[in-house]
Amino acid sequence: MINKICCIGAGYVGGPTMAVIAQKCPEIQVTVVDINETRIARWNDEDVNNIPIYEPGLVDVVRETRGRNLFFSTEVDKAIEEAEMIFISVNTPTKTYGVGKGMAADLKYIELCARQIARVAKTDKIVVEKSTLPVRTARAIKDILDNTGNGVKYQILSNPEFLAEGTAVEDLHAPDRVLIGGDTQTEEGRNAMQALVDVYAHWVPKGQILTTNVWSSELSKLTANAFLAQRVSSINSLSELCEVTEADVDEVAKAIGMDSRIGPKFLKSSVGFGGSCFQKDILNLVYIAKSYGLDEVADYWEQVIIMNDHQKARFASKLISTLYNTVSGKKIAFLGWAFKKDTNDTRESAAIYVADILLSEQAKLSVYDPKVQEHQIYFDLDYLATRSEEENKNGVTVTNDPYESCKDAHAIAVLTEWDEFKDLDWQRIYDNMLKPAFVFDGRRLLDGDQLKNIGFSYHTIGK
Ligand SMILES: NC(=O)C1=CN([C@@H]2O[C@H](COP(=O)(O)OP(=O)(O)OC[C@H]3O[C@@H](n4cnc5c(N)ncnc54)[C@H](O)[C@@H]3O)[C@@H](O)[C@H]2O)C=CC1
Ligand SMILES: O=C(O)[C@H]1O[C@H](OP(=O)(O)OP(=O)(O)OC[C@H]2O[C@@H](n3ccc(=O)[nH]c3=O)[C@H](O)[C@@H]2O)[C@H](O)[C@@H](O)[C@@H]1O
Repeated sequence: MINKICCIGAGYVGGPTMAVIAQKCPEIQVTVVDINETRIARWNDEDVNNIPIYEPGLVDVVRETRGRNLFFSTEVDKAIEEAEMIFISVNTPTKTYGVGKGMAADLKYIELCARQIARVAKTDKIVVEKSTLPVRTARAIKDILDNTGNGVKYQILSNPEFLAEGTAVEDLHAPDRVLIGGDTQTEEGRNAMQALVDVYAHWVPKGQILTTNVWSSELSKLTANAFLAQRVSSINSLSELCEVTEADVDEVAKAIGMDSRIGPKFLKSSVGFGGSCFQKDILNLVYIAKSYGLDEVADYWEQVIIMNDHQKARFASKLISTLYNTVSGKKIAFLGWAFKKDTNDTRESAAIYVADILLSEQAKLSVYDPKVQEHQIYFDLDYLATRSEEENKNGVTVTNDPYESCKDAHAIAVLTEWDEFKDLDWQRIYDNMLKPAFVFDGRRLLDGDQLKNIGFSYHTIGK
């Protein structure tokens, strides 16, 4: 029986996941710790609406559990010491230096956690990999714990998270499956797995809790993301073919999706997938395959990224060529900056890359996103280091009013599929734009016929 859980990392995964565990297991005390003091302060903000992550339904779960059996703290050592089960949910970004730069996962934060656990723990612990990790990372974690620890016993489990942002709470409440990998060969290993099964069994039907060996579990997470991203790149590759053949990519997607072997989900053509994980995890898979000398496997999966980069670039190129081959000095309105709707997360958002190309062509951008804050938009552009911070400031304005954003614009680019964009007063927008008024719908979100009737020159993906 687990009484106390600690989770290291209070981010998009650690926060919501632990909030739901606390909600469903009221007898377990759950403490989420992070070194980022600002983030923890926001999780503890008196006004629950100020928690650092926007996810539909999350505020309600936090309101119910915070202070009851869910706690947020910067006291990492204390939480580690007290807990019987420790989740590691820290970031595992793509390496930006040294061997594997631009491809391999940077495991320095994971290693720091392992070393901290080893230093602090005085009683046996179950350590759960919640972060997405390269296959065989559990071996490294175990080595560190066993060789630098205080002689206490550790069991390492892999329990990858499959939630998607924007639907995190829904996904956590009713997951398709929960995957738990562990040492199936020993009794201690099986007991540890059972302890985690018992946590999830509070609300997840037993048949949906899958136990495997630890390597299968680690690899399944990378594989799931690779398969999902591959579907998006596959349909996006065909969107380009649709544009030159008068086929309609949504009609093609519907036609193939009705085949039960293919299925209808994840076939929405777009300006390209974003998010913190698809690209990072595929690059990681490619790197792992290469490191085992499996070049054909690596090349196969790398193509998913190549196609995604192409989709973002060609969206920008089409906008430029349609605007008579120049956007220099022209105001372009961006509707949306987040990588998908219902999240304030902008990591790897297609909007950033499209903006970067247009700024290099001297466009003047005016961005509106209902949940993304101004400083984040400048941060994302500055992070690319294509131009100076001052140049980004000069090239981009951020507004909190979509009508203001579109006023006097030559063109509008829809980069995120926020529902509210469908309900804007498009006649009013049209009246206040320069003519011809162009709309480039990177999400196939808007009613193209309605916009054309108003007078817009409407362009979308895959049609
Ligand atoms: N964002 C998502 O939707 C999903 C992410 N994942 C995986 O989950 C992991 C975490 O992702 P996110 O939550 O998005 O990252 P995040 O960047 O939002 O959160 C990670 C947190 O860990 C903290 N941290 C780093 N090192 C620490 C240390 N030594 N001690 C205490 N805190 C530390 C950071 O300050 C940060 O707040 C990644 O491996 C990611 O691939 C998996 C499924 C979904
Ligand atoms: O490991 C992770 O981080 C998570 O990555 C994705 O979740 P997420 O990135 O939050 O969001 P998705 O809904 O998968 O969307 C990813 C990107 O693909 C795009 N997308 C998705 C589906 C589609 O049909 N078309 C499309 O362009 C979205 O707009 C978005 O930019 C997976 O769906 C989760 O299962 C996984 O846990």
